[in-house]
Amino acid sequence: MARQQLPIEEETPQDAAADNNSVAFHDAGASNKSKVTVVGSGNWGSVAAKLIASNTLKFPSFHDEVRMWVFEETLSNGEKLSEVINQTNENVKYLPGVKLGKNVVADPDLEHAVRDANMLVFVTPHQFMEGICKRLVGKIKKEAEAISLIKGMEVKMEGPCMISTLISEKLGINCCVLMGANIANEIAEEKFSEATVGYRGNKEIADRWVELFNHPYFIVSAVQDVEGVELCGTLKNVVAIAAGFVDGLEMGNNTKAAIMRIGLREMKAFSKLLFSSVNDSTFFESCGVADIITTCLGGRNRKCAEAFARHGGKRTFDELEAEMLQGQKLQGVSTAKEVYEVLRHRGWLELFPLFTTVHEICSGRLPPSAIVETVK
Ligand SMILES: NC(=O)c1ccc[n+]([C@@H]2O[C@H](COP(=O)([O-])OP(=O)(O)OC[C@H]3O[C@@H](n4cnc5c(N)ncnc54)[C@H](O)[C@@H]3O)[C@@H](O)[C@H]2O)c1
Ligand SMILES: O=P(O)(O)OC[C@H](O)CO
Repeated sequence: MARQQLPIEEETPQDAAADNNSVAFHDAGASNKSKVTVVGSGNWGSVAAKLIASNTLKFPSFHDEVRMWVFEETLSNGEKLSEVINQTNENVKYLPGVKLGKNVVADPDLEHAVRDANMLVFVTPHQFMEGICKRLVGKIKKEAEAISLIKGMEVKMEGPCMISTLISEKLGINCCVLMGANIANEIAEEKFSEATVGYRGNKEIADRWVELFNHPYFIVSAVQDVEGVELCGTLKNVVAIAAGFVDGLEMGNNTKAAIMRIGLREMKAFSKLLFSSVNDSTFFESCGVADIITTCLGGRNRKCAEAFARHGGKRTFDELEAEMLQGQKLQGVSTAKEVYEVLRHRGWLELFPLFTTVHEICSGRLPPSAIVETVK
């Protein structure tokens, strides 16, 4: 089907910057097209915007433009990050060296960024989502659909709350999830990987998300198990911390494999205790076993936990995160604490020695070497 596109090749960076808050959609009959906004612009947020932006140009049912909300910051040279992204088409802080696509428009105004969106992609570190949701109440389209790429959870007085549930409940919209073995920098280089969309109810909506994300180098499949997929993505970060301790202690591959296996078993048991609907088969999707493997081999949680163990627990994770990740955020340490709260509250601590021990090491109550002692 013939379609009109934004004249993006002719556009200069200055034009793009000037157009920032008022990009005209040149598409005729644009009203039936879905507008996509990415809420978040960190390492994975930027790669997600790149993936999506290449597909919105390809498929006529989406608006070409992808708006990306940027938590504004001033760079060391005094420039604003959002302005630099719009001038260079690159997130110079969180994804340097990678062009996002000229149809990605960075927008530092959260309310403005989401106002016209039919499809909202949430991808910030999980600790910021409660505040973001509060700011978005009443600011989004009622019929908007959401997807969360966020690996993490909140713990409330009444119990654990997955981020997709937080989004659904606070904003009154449906929310799917996308998780998987997805180290962002590798996907930015267009190296092959897979991902899993978790949905409940309407398969057509899941198919729409698959269409938005799927690429020859990024194969997305959908399963009807939001909780299972999201808990896989969330809990694997705790296992990654354990794997990093093993690396820091130079205990070798067999020990690391054992930790990964025990971790996966605890992930499954914890998920099923929280939600009896969680499917065993979900753990064999990209969001399950594949994410455990990649995150325990090459993720940021693993890397910082290795450094923590090498320093004998004498440097804090906050210090190591700031020093090693230049603004990117770990999710595993806070998730370990959140999981621990749930386990303690429900009297399940002894059922989950690996999860329990990870938090006790992170909080300085046990030495890193306890990671293998307690799971034997
Ligand atoms: N990076 C990856 O390889 C990867 C892959 C898959 C999933 N994820 C998940 O995606 C989520 C987002 O990760 P990421 O890599 O895009 O982020 P990141 O780790 O790069 O975090 C930095 C982002 O946090 C923002 N930020 C800092 N302070 C903030 C505040 N007060 N309020 C709002 N935002 C603030 C920064 O502006 C920046 O955009 C996480 O849950 C992560 O686990 C990450
Ligand atoms: O770098 P990490 O440890 O946050 O992990 C990144 C992704 O979640 C891997 O799928």
